This record gives sequence, C-alpha cells and structure tokens, in this order.
Amino acid sequence: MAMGQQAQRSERREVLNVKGLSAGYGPMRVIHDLDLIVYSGERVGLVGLNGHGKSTLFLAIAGLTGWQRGSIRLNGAEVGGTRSQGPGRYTHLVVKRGLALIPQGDEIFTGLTVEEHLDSGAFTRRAWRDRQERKKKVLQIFPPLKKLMGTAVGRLSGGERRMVAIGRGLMAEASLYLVDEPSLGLAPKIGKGVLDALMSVELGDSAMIIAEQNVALLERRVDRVLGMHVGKLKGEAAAALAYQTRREI
Ligand SMILES: Nc1ncnc2c1ncn2[C@@H]1O[C@H](COP(=O)(O)OP(=O)(O)OP(=O)(O)O)[C@@H](O)[C@H]1O
Repeated sequence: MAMGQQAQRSERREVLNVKGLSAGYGPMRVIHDLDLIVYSGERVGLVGLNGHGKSTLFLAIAGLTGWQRGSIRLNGAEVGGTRSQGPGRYTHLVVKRGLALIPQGDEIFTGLTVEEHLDSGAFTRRAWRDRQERKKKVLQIFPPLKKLMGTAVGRLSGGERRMVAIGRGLMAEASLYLVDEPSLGLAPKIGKGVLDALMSVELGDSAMIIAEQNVALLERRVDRVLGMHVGKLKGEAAAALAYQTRREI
C-alpha cells in the first residue's frame, strides 16, 4: 500500500467493524466467525459464488438472519450480538444508525410510481426533509428515471426497475450502503450501466459494499475486492478472488 494511501486510511473513520460474526438459518451456519472493517469513503466489492453467504452477510448486518452472534459496530455503535427475538426485531434501529440495504431481487411494489418508491426510501426525518434535493441527485445518477417519475413500476423494464430499487436505497441518509447483486438478471450492457451508476455515487463520508458475482464489473473500479467462500472472507490476499486497485491520491 502506498504511503499516501496508508496515511489517508488512518484518518478515515470506521463505518463498519464486524468481529467474530457467525450467522445462519435454523440449524444451518452460513457465516463463520467473520471479521471485516470498512472505512468511510470506501467502495468495497464482495465476490463469491452462489450460496457462499454474501447476501447472508448483508442480512446479518441488518439483523435479518434467522440467528446470529458476534459484534457488528456501525458508526461506532454496537448493532450486533445475539438475536434471540427473531429476524428483523432490531432492524429499524440498525437503519437509524445509518444502514441502507438494497436487497437482491429489487423488492419493489408494482402499483406504486417511481417517485413514490424514491420517496419511500427517505425514511429518516432528515432524509424526508431533504427528499427533493436527494431525488435530484438520484436522477443525476439514473437519468432514464426522469421521464418515468409518474409511471407505475410494474410497467418498467428490468433495468429501470433495478434503477428504482437502487435509487430508493440512495434516498436514505445512510452511511453504509449494502448493494446485493446489482447486475443480476440484467442484459450485460444494462448491468454494466447500473454498475457505472453505482461507481458515480459520491460517497463523501459514507461507504458502500457491492456484492457481485461478475468480478469483471468491479475490476479496477472499487477500492478493494473481498472474496467470500463458504461463509468466510478470503481477504485481499487470495489472488483468484481478490485484488486491490490503487487510486490516485
Ligand atoms: N432465508 C433463508 N432460509 C434458509 N436458508 C437460507 C436463507 N437464505 C439463504 N439461505 C441459504 O444460505 C446459504 C447462503 O446463501 P446466500 O444467499 O447468503 O448466498 P450468496 O452468496 O448471497 O448467493 P446468492 O447470490 O445466491 O444470493 C445458501 O445455502 C442458502 O440456501
């Protein structure tokens, strides 16, 4: 790592600090004793084959797995621990602490318009107050949505729906954005366009983790790529899965 980069990292804040996280569903353990730190301003890629636990890691951060244990600090506050009262019991608190989860499969409501979806993403008081400003930013990132604001999402193409789902996540006043498989199910050119848009998001003091099976879409465009294999992170050292790009500082 270059000296400048090292200095820059030491000044950066830990947005996410995961220690000893295990998580799963019923008797099945999917995540195994996982550690991960993500700093403010970082865009991190998470790659790995189907079923190796990328989505489960995101769900665990949001408190949505069947069970979990271990520490998850979001902006310095503990949001992890044992979830003995069922999935989702504390998710609203994690969201208040600064999490925006953009789940795999869009989770959109076909009868609502594009604008209603975007507004629904501005769920904190501050994000709601600033929603017009935030919508403008989302429309700069996804210009095709401009003409579709009054259109019901059920009438949109797959690529447009994905833009709505991601745009809704970006409406939150979040400091950690978890984006699960943004190119999934899209034609290659459309998927690349969605990834381009995610790369253009100005993170400022926030951070983003993008889970993606298509490594080529992340290559040289994110700060780090981590590989996920059978519920464990294969850090920057695993050449086949992980590499680090160096930004000009
Ligand atoms: N809600 C659930 N209940 C039970 N098992 C689940 C649930 N969600 C995921 N799993 C299982 O957990 C394991 C990890 O799945 P996960 O979705 O986290 O992997 P992934 O790396 O994100 O892959 P994909 O890209 O397919 O989502 C798989 O064996 C999957 O079948």
